[in-house]
Amino acid sequence: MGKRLIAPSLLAADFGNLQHDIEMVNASEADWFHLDIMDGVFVPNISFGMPVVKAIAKHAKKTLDVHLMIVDPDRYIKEFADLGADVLTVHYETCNHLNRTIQAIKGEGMKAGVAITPHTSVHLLEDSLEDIDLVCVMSVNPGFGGQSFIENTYNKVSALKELIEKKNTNTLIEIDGGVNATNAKRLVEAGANVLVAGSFVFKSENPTLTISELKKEIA
Ligand SMILES: O=C(CO)[C@H](O)[C@H](O)COP(=O)(O)O
Ligand SMILES: [Fe+2]
Repeated sequence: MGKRLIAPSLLAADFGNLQHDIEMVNASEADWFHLDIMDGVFVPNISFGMPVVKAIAKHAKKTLDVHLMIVDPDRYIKEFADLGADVLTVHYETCNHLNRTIQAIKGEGMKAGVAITPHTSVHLLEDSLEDIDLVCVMSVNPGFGGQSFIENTYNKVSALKELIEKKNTNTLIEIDGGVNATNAKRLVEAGANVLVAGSFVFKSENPTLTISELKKEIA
């Protein structure tokens, strides 16, 4: 069995009390922090930028998984490395020269992730898989938390898992959007390794327990 991790997305956290929510994740069974950076151009929403990432990094004690939903991400690779990102994920749809971007991320000492929106085929990554540490399969249209999970994601995960096995790479599969206790198990059974969960965790009555519940689902 491959890695099975939970990455709460702080997009759904209480921004007026961010330190409280970060400490909750630190003390929980969660594995990573997922940070969503949106520019209002690639996606129709603006989330938060460098000063907030810096403040999060100061308190977060787990892997920082940064999901860039911004055009021309090459401009900010070094800055995110300096801020403490461990995994830096760019969107396939925003890169003119994907391989160059991946090399630049690794050159800054980070793991390189590539995200694909629901309409982008996993097969487009076939020739780059050996260079990619993580593929983030978006299971909602990027831009907002709290949307419903797109069912076709299971097919995409299975197809991607097959490609990874064929190429024999160590690429992790991450699922982002609408993850909850109902779809988590089926996702890891299809081959997913990292499940991002925003609303399901932070809008629940007891986020710590909800994280434990998700961990149990994927154990
Ligand atoms: O990248 C994202 C949106 O573009 C978020 O990470 C994702 O939506 C998680 O939030 P939720 O679990 O509420 O769907
Ligand atoms: Fe995300």
